[in-house]
Amino acid sequence: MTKSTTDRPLIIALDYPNAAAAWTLLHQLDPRRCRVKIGKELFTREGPALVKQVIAAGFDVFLDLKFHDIPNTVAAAVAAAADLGVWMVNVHASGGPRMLIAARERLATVAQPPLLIAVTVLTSFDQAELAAVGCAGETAARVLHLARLTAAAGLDGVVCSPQEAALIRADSGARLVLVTPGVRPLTAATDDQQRVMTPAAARAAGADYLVIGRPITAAPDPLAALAAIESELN
Ligand SMILES: O=c1ccn([C@@H]2O[C@H](COP(=O)(O)O)[C@@H](O)[C@H]2O)c(=O)[nH]1
Repeated sequence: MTKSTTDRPLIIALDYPNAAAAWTLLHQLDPRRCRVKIGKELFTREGPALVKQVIAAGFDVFLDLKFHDIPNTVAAAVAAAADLGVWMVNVHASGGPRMLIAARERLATVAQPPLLIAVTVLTSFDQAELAAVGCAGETAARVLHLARLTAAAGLDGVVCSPQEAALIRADSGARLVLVTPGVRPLTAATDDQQRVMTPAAARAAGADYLVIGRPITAAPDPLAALAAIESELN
């Protein structure tokens, strides 16, 4: 387990409807070149068994379940994720300081704690949607506030848009690992993502890890799409 920002910055989002579809891609991936993310759809279909199998196949797994609940519940949930052997797990920063600290403290009691990161503002949000849920002010300011909250609670990093990566880096230096979805090669559709950047721009802005799903998984040739992203980054 490492916080290194230099190797394998790509985290491929396995947003597939079932294990068979995920394995079709996984069998073609090299765990020495990328990491993978299992999120709500695949986990809800296939459960912990698939997570363990993917780890057994050699992949670092980011379990992206974005826990957001009372402190006791979230602390128990991240401990359960650690028991699976995942590399990274996440919570929502808006769960508040007591929830964040409870999660961090619980992971401090396990033998092999995963990286614990917190979602700031979902990359599907634009300014209007943020206002619609009652958050006044600029999106970037809200992201920075939640990143500071996360750092103060002692977590390892945050999920943010690459558009906020430089801002958080300038504020917190190397203190936080920056994990950025909302990454789109120039030719890719933005889908439901609002705050996007290209892979190269995201890395240049200071992102440590780029979470990329549909530009690879929905491409006619996923491996060619992955190779193009890798060459953009090299
Ligand atoms: O703010 C967030 C937090 C998580 N995600 C997740 O990342 C991937 C992105 O997939 P794409 O297909 O590349 O859009 C997806 O699994 C989300 O659940 C996010 O997009 N934004």
